[in-house]
Amino acid sequence: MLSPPTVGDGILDMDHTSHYSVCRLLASLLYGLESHMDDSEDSNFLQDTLMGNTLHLLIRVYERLLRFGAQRLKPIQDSAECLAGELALELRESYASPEAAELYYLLSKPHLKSLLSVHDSVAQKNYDPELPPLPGNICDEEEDSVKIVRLVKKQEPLGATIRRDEFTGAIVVARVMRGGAADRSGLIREGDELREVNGIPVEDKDLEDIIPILAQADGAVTFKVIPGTKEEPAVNDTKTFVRALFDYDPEDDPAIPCKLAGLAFKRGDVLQIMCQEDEVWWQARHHDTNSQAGLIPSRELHERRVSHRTSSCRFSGLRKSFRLSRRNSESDKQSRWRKFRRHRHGLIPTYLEVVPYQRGPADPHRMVLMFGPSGVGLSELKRKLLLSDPELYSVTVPHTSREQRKHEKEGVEYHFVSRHTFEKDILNHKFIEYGEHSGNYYGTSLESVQRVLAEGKVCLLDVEPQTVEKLYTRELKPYVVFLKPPPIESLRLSRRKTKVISSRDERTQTKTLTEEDFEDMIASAHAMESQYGHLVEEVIVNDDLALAFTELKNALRKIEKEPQWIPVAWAQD
Ligand SMILES: Nc1ncnc2c1ncn2[C@@H]1O[C@H](COP(=O)(O)OP(=O)(O)OP(=O)(O)O)[C@@H](O)[C@H]1O
Repeated sequence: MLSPPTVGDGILDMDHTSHYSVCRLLASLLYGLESHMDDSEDSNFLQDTLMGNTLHLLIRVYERLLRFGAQRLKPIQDSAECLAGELALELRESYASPEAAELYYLLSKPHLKSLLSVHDSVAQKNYDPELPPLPGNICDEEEDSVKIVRLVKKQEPLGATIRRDEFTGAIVVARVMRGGAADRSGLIREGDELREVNGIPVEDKDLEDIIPILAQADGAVTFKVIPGTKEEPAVNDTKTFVRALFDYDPEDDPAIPCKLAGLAFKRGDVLQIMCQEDEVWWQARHHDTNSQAGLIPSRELHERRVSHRTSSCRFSGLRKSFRLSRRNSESDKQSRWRKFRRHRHGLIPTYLEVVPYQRGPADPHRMVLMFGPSGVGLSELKRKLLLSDPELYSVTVPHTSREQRKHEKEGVEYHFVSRHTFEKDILNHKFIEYGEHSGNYYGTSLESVQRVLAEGKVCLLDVEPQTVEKLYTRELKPYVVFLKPPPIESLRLSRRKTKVISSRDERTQTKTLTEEDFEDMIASAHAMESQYGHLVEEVIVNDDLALAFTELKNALRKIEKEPQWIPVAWAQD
């Protein structure tokens, strides 16, 4: 049973009838909800929330604001800054008392001066920037369709690109950047012919000479333009977000219409696409900024560029072991070579449309897919994660067709199946990955991943990079981590005491890593990153093991707590 509500000590003021009514409403709400609560903890929480000081103070503040709004207060005078200045002058001349000296000191403070200046602007309702008077000679008689545009820009680009019309030779506005000064003014349009900037004629100038004039003009800038005839396209304020799947720097792009208008980005950055009217140059900005849009190559342009580049580069130094069996096999190596090369000719990574996603408490965890060159430390990091939180992390149990050994239990080390069953399962596409070693099959089934997810755990799986594409599904929503070796000097240093298992002729031995292993690892990482880097959300360099582990753990903690950008296709029902 709830005790009769007592509203926040001393907060309830019976003079304010509206506050009193709100309190009564909250009290009756509290009583009404009582029958639905079994737990005294819940009812205490509700009582504290609805009857506590915080909510009631907020209601009081809100009411005060409403009252002031209704009173329509008027400023007593609108030149407080000037008055304070005059007073300060008088005080400076006669320091009559310590109080006068203190007042002088207060009035001289820049914060107070700025406050009074803002007060005066509000009092005078003087919000618009002041434009200088129009120059008298600005309109020639024959140019009756001339448009004089004056806008104020503050240390920012104009937000428009220009080009020379190939037929008339005129300088015309090629595009207006979304959110820029020109766009916000609404006065400069695509197709307008530019005649003068701040009284400087531009018709006979080269484009390269006009661009700095536009960039440097600051404050109130006057443009003389002949309005274009192009129809104004309907403004389509897009809210499309994409993840960039390649690096771009306008400084290195000789084809961009204006380097200053370009937007640099790195693979993995999330961009908001602001305009796709131009088939070649889109407008976009980084999703977490409010800046004006910049030019980026359209999907089509980037695809065209990449497909024109020679595709003669070859991969080298592919991993030596199959993850499950950690065995050396020359034929495995050869077939992986072929697979890698086949996969190179897939789709060209450009932009991936993404949406924000926050896992609900009842949803399965995103699976964590890791890849990297053989020997880089995937098993080690997986082992550390499992040890750090066995309640949260888990791994799959692989299948094998080999004989069960005495100490092994079905479903613990492996699922033991006959060779015939394994082959049937291969035909039924049961395996995410499988391989053969010493006459036995080893494989990871999709079902084993689903089992881990159904237990409410994060499934950790390290795979061949080409398998990532197969698992890039709405159901699994993989978070892809690429584990990378450090530069070769650090690799030599950090792995000088490392021993790896090497199994030849069915004998398990340990060996130290050789110079060839290091070179292999680095070359392989390079090839993997250039081909599969676009699928990766987190790159971790495994130099110091403890640091790499902390980095990985923090990244995984973040995906549990913070919203993530996931492909739009994963979010659709
Ligand atoms: N940062 C590191 N510094 C030193 N040794 C490391 C580091 N990371 C991993 N190792 C060691 O390197 C060896 C290989 O690591 P691990 O077995 O985890 O590689 P892997 O990526 O799983 O390779 P494979 O797929 O070939 O088994 C292990 O002995 C491991 O302890």
